[in-house]
Amino acid sequence: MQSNYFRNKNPLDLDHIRSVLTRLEDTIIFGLIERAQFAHNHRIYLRGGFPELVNLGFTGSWLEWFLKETESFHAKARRYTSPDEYPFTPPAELPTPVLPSLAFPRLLHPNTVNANPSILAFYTRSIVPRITHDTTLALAASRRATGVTGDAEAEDDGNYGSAATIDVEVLQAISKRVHYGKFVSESKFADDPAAFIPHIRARNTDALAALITKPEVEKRLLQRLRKKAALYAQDFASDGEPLPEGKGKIDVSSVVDLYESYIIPLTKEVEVDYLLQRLDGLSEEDIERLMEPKGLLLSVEDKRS
Ligand SMILES: O=C(O)C(=O)C[C@]1(C(=O)O)C=C[C@@H](O)C=C1
Repeated sequence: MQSNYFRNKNPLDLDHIRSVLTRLEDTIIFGLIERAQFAHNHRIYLRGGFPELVNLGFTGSWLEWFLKETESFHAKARRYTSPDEYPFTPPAELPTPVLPSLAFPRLLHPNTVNANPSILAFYTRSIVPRITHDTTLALAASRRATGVTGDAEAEDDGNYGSAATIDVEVLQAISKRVHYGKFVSESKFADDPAAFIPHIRARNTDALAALITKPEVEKRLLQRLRKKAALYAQDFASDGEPLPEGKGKIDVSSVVDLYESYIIPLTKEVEVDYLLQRLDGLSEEDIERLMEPKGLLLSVEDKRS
């Protein structure tokens, strides 16, 4: 559950951080493939969708209930003491860990950036309906062929537990990926603080966004993602031969769109929001020292650790 990320010799090395982002692509694609085999089950995302939960005193959605129960257990195992793990449930509602926290190196500047509400909103409103859409179409088509109409079952197959279990896993992976933006941002800032500081002070979010944006990296990521998604979505015959026909386990363009329209933009938002808080609590003297040529930076960073 807790990552090996911090065991690296230099956890703020940008190539190393990007290798973590690349590995998370696999987790996210496989999670989406798993989720796509079930129907949309819209009911699990509605507040009050299950009177049974209301009877238990829980007023959120079925998915929020799954998040809270799962995260409560994981919190006891100190999952959320790790700097790259963010619960969807408000921390005040989670139990304290049964073990003391591990001693993580302090890599990030203290900050309050948390993108989980946005992740939950786009995942439930835009991603789930889209990746389960094909199932709906396929079932509707087969019904048309057999003369049976209506797509109620395609939209709701009753697999509420299975669907929500996978949703929790996908959400946690997307959350980790998006919040890694903080480490990316810290790495870029530490590399050249003087380039960032004037824009942070001027609250110039456009200039900060321009500094952290790497179009070539994004282009390669989307190319790689398309190839990976196509490969993982491939159906195979019983003898292991790839099946040329069929639409595969997931619609590849929805996976690419998820990254292009949501995951990358939100990661960049986290990067910029983190930078906006990067100088909070520092004295003028600290900031001046950060502006000095790089060799001198270490003394300020040493003071923080
Ligand atoms: O790799 C980086 O430099 C990042 O900032 C991460 C990321 C991404 O989300 O994948 C975001 C912005 C950059 O334009 C490129 C990629």
